[in-house]
Amino acid sequence: MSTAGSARKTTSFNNPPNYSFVHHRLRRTLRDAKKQPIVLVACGSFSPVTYLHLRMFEMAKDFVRQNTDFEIVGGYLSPVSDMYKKPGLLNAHHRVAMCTLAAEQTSSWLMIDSWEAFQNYQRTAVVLDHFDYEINTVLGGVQTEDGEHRNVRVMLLAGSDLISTMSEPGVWSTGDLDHILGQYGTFIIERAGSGMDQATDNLARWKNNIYLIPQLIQNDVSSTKVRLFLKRGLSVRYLLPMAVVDYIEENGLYLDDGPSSEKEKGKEKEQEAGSSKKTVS
Ligand SMILES: Nc1ncnc2c1ncn2[C@@H]1O[C@H](COP(=O)(O)OP(=O)(O)OP(=O)(O)O)[C@@H](O)[C@H]1O
Ligand SMILES: O=C(O)c1ccc[n+]([C@@H]2O[C@H](COP(=O)([O-])O)[C@@H](O)[C@H]2O)c1
Repeated sequence: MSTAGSARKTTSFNNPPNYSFVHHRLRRTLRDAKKQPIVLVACGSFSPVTYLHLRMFEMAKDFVRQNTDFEIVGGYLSPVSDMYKKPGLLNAHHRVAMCTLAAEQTSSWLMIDSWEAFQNYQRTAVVLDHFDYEINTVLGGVQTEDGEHRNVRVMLLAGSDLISTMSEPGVWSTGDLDHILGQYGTFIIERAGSGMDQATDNLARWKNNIYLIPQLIQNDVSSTKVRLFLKRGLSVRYLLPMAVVDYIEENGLYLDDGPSSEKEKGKEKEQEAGSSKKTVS
């Protein structure tokens, strides 16, 4: 894989206090030596984590098995730092706890990495470098059944809304895009209201490293809608894992997520308009 033109890989990392890289579910032996081992990393707010976030990994798993020569050896959710300051972003301590409950109780292969959550904001390119470092440099990658060493390729898993921000001026640096899409690559899950073509039109130069995954069963649950429901005292059961619903109730979360910014108010109004339109039609 060519790295020409890519921003240089970050090789030294500041870890948050008491941090250790979780890898108890990372499969260290490749089942098929002809395949390239990959790890999926989903970056985002996860405020709170929903079944859709978890299903993104299952959709990618099916896609990888049916359409590629990759073999998934692990999957990680990486909740963003509080310093990202997105409206509705609950304290990282709660977001990591909810993601951990969700992964441990509903999946046999997903893990949570709290490296970016518990420190200053880290760009996604640096987060992927951190995974590459922990998995390949510190742990030494994986092995085939015959004991041959293989490096694991880290790949970003994201919804089409996130990828479409990569074409918006001023959001991502060109060097970072080249680093993320040129060196690592990405799986993009179709998201209602955010077209795949629109998401990838300007990313054509990296098209060999971009895998588009249609949602065969459309699910447009969003954390924003969940927060809105909780604020109004509506049930969110069956939208999120039960353990996460219990955690939210026990800790009284999202009852009032503070004064909404104008942007968040706009987003809430859009979501409300969407749901009332659906009710009357
Ligand atoms: N319904 C969805 N379909 C496809 N991808 C999704 C969907 N919801 C979230 N994602 C993806 O999940 C990742 C994490 O997203 P994030 O935590 O921002 O969730 P969100 O539900 O969009 O949150 P919010 O509503 O607070 O903006 C992103 O890559 C995002 O594109
Ligand atoms: O690295 C960047 O330049 C960059 C620019 C925009 C967004 N991101 C990441 O994309 C994720 C967006 O999450 P969200 O909740 O805003 O959809 C979050 O993990 C951010 O760190 C990263």
